[in-house]
Amino acid sequence: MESIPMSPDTSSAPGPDTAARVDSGSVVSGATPLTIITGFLGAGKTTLLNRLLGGDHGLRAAVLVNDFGSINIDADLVVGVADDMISLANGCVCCEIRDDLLGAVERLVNCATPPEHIILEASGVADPASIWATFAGSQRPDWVRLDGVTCVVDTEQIFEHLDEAPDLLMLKARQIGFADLVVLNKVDLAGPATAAWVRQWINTMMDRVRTVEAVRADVPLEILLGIRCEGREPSFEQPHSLEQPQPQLSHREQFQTWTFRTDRLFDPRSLQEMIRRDLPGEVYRCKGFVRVAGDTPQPMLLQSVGRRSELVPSATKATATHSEIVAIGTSALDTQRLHRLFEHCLVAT
Ligand SMILES: Nc1nc2c(ncn2[C@@H]2O[C@H](COP(=O)(O)OP(=O)(O)OP(=O)(O)O)[C@@H](O)[C@H]2O)c(=O)[nH]1
Repeated sequence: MESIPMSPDTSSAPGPDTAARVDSGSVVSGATPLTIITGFLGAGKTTLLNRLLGGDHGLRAAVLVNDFGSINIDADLVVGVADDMISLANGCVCCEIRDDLLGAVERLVNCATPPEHIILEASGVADPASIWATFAGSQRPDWVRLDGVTCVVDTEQIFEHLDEAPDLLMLKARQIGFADLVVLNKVDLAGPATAAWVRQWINTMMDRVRTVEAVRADVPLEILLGIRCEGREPSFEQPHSLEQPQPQLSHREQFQTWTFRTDRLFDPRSLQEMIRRDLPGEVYRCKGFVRVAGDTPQPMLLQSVGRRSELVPSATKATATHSEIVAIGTSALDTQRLHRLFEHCLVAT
């Protein structure tokens, strides 16, 4: 595994002549534009997707949502496209369920009223180059053309978890390196100085990556859609160090998901306190719908990224008979400990 500099030391910056061009194939007229949203777990991809879908662009967009876990929580978080959304769960679209991805796109482009644009929210562990290779290597590459790849970065937590999993930085760098646009998200949490540092780190590592800072993925739609509609050659520029395909490790071997289900009610305070204080560093992300004790009959949406968590009334789920939380982390998750930690946050019956 090649190392990636963690400081913006410009002496290691690749020059323009080291940038490799990876051709995505020629533009085929009539092909449906595809926008890929990539970025690590919890960076803000669904937040960006919802902004895109709620935007005033007039496009009839279909959405493909891929969650790594066995339950596609994201599909419940996407607003307003019930009939035009396909949920791809239980595997990562870049390696494990590539055929499902192709099948889903085939159904979309061949349906009675095909979408004008397809947006794919990749799983947080996906390598976008491998996703695009699926289309480029398929029998029917003319179904879709790549409109753009946007990578959402959690600016505050980009360097988290590197002690437990140093390879994560390579994955994040590959996601950034393949993107046409990098959204440096969560600047409200990171602060301007960290944002400037991360931007400089990216510029040091990669040439000509466009970055934009954002809070809650609030970026102008014009810079997200139609990136390749201007007759520009579709090509990707990546630093030499990222040019090689990922080692053929399935994400199942690198990352693990674990699900907690219960009919009992959570104590909301204990749950958030446990995540802040006790959740092991091997857990990158938790999300799910939970039923809590108290006056809130509606299910609550739990989201945690590292030690930060949000617990808010669900905007999309009116009822739930039980709580369901998915955790994603390293392949060394201590699931018994996790079970004990979450169980400890339930109210006594
Ligand atoms: N404070 C703050 N929170 C944010 C921002 N953007 C997103 N969030 C929160 O971060 C959490 C994760 O956001 P998502 O949009 O679900 O992230 P994601 O990349 O889709 O997550 P995965 O699909 O699990 O990889 C949620 O609780 C969001 O409300 C931001 O700019 N600032």
